[in-house]
Amino acid sequence: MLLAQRFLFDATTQQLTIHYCPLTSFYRYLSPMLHSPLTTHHSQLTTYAIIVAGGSGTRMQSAVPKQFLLVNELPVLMHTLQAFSRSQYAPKLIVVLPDSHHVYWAQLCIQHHFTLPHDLVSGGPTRFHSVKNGLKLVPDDTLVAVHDAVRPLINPAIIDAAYKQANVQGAVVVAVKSRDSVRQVKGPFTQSLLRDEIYLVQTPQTFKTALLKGAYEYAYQESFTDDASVAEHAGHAIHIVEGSYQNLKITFPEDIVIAELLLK
Ligand SMILES: Nc1ccn([C@@H]2O[C@H](COP(=O)(O)OP(=O)(O)OP(=O)(O)O)[C@@H](O)[C@H]2O)c(=O)n1
Ligand SMILES: C[C@](O)(CO)[C@H](O)COP(=O)(O)O
Repeated sequence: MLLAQRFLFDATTQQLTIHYCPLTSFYRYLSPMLHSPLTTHHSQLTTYAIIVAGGSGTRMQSAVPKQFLLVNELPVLMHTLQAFSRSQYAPKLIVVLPDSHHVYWAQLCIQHHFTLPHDLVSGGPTRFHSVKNGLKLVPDDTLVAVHDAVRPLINPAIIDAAYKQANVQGAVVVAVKSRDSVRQVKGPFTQSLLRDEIYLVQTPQTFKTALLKGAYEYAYQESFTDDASVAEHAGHAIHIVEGSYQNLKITFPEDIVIAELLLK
């Protein structure tokens, strides 16, 4: 008999237990969630959001991948999807997860009664490859926002501002000015930089879809740390939408504690 892994998660201890069950009955149970159609919304623009959750969270050093850790009793990824569902643009949601996490995610959705419609796509070895997989589901004549699953504190008003500006300028990133003085190391010397000219880049990063798809045709380079670096490599100007200092990326264990306080 074919067996499926069924992940049971203890919210108190944050421990995972893996059980096995017959594949056929398990998928009958899960299939409405895994294959739910994308919703349609009335808006002049068709918008998509690719929520990348394909990372392994090595810096978090947690047994449970950080996108699934609980913040105020709800997995990080669900907070993020809820924020996008509150956007006035009502984007169609695409979640990128490693294949090995798909069943676990479906189980979490059931456990938390999470019913926001979304499509699931396979993650890749790097963020670049994960985004590229997500883009396959996005039609050319739309706007697409790419957002880290682990930035659950994104404000829907900022998501809206990014879609609005991307529709005019083609390629925009949400970013905040540095609040600290900034120094660049050059060999044995250091040099102060004008901090008013330095922005710290966050997500979402929002684009006319055809522009971003074209940029993602270039071969992967290690310098591609975000979508803007890929679009810039393809020759596009990147514009900035003012972000929020609260839009932190959950990277280290202390970030979970901060996110709990900010999401209250
Ligand atoms: N192969 C990958 C790597 C990263 N990401 C996503 O890109 C976002 C930003 O990456 P980061 O915070 O660096 O996540 P991890 O790679 O999981 O963390 P670490 O670098 O600590 O391993 C995250 O939402 C992560 O899930 C992804 O979709 N696919
Ligand atoms: C995309 C990003 O969150 C923008 O700040 C960042 O580049 C991700 O970097 P990481 O090395 O994957 O944490």
